[in-house]
Parts: sequence; C-alpha cells; structure tokens
Amino acid sequence: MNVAIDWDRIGADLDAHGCAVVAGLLDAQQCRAYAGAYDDEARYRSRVVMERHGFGRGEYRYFGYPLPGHLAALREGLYGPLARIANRWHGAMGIATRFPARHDEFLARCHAAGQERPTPLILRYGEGDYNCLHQDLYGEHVFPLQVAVLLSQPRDDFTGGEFVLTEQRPRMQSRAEVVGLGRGDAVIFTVNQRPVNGTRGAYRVTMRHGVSRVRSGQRHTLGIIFHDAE
Ligand SMILES: O=C(O)CCC(=O)C(=O)O
Ligand SMILES: [Fe+2]
Repeated sequence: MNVAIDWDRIGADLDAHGCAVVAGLLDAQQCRAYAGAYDDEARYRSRVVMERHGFGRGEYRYFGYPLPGHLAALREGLYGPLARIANRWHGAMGIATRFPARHDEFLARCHAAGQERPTPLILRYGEGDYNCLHQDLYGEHVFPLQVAVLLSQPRDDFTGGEFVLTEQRPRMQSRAEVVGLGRGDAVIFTVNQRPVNGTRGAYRVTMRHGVSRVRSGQRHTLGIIFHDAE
C-alpha cells in the first residue's frame, strides 16, 4: 500500500456513515496497470455481462487464484484492520460470528464451507453503463466490509458514473449517499448491514451499493471482497 491509512478515522467514518474514503490507495501507474489488463483473460476465472443478468449495463471479470501479487497483498493488508471494525460491528449488532485476525484464516473458513472461488474483480463501464443497487453476498460466510478502488480519472476518462450507497432504515425512508472519488481513491463500505446507535441501543440498517449511469468515456474499478464465492 502506498499510503499510511488512518484506521481510527476510517473506523469513525464507517460508524457514522457506513462508508469511508482512502485517498490515493493506488497510484496512477497501478491504476493504469489494473485497468489496462482488463482484456488479459489469463488473469480471470470468469466474465459477467451485466445486462444478461439484469445487474445493469457494463461488464466485469473475477480474478482467478492465484491473485496477482499486488492484489493478494492489498486484500490481506486491508483485511486485518477491517476485521477489528467488523468484530466491533458484530458485537454491536448482536451477531455471534467473529472474524479471525488473518485473512488466510477467514478464507479457510469460507473454503471449508464450499466458498472457494475468488471474488476480487475488475469492472468496466462505457457510455450509458451503470450498476444497479446490489449486495455482494456469495454464500453463508459474509465479511461485512468491502472495498472498491476507482481506476479511472473522473472528467478526463469519464463523466457520470458515481458510486452510490443507499441505507434502508427500519420503518423509515431510505437515505442515499454519493461518494466522490478520484483516480486511485478507495471507498470502504458496508456489504449488508451495519449498526446505528439509537436511543434504545444499536439497531441495524441495510445498505446497497451501485454506480450511476456513465455519461461519457470509460470507467474501471477494482473491487475487493473478502469472502470467497460458492
Ligand atoms: O464500479 C463500482 O464503483 C462499484 C463496483 C462494485 O459493485 C463492487 O466493487 O462491488
Ligand atoms: Fe458490488
């Protein structure tokens, strides 16, 4: 990782909003390398054309194992501090599951339950493409936080295509949040549910994420999901 990450600030932002931004997680060269390798089929286990599944418009590819070294290190490195936040959230939500300190230990749990396929992915959107609000759940084992890194430069490479989160609160109307990102910036966000402090203790809200319509150009993202898929 290129930047020193202020995990206290990230934890506070996640608690308050269900998302947090890490500016400059990747540098321009790393962004170009990931985006430029989109068509290098040997790196991936599968390709998904979103329109065919009603997921939106655009496409993505899941990396195969072994992951590229940089990506494996990034996934592992981000996991540890996020697991501490995830465990705190589970405590607050009254969910018994706790996450081990190391990612390989958590992956062993996923793999033993039949969730063996890697979930990191690269997404590619062109003009008119978008990603419907969704949750990346791939089986029983769910790590409650995930990361997306914008690989393209807003304005220069594309317009539109904003990262969007919605938060559904019990018996209340939903709230939307647009996350402003520059190239190389990462958003860390809630996969499914997060705790919110109310007057009578914590309650759970449900979050979804997506991408608004790309108005022009091409937009690439790197998605890092910590649980593997069935
Ligand atoms: O393209 C994006 O910004 C969102 C990608 C996404 O859905 C994900 O990384 O899970
Ligand atoms: Fe997603």
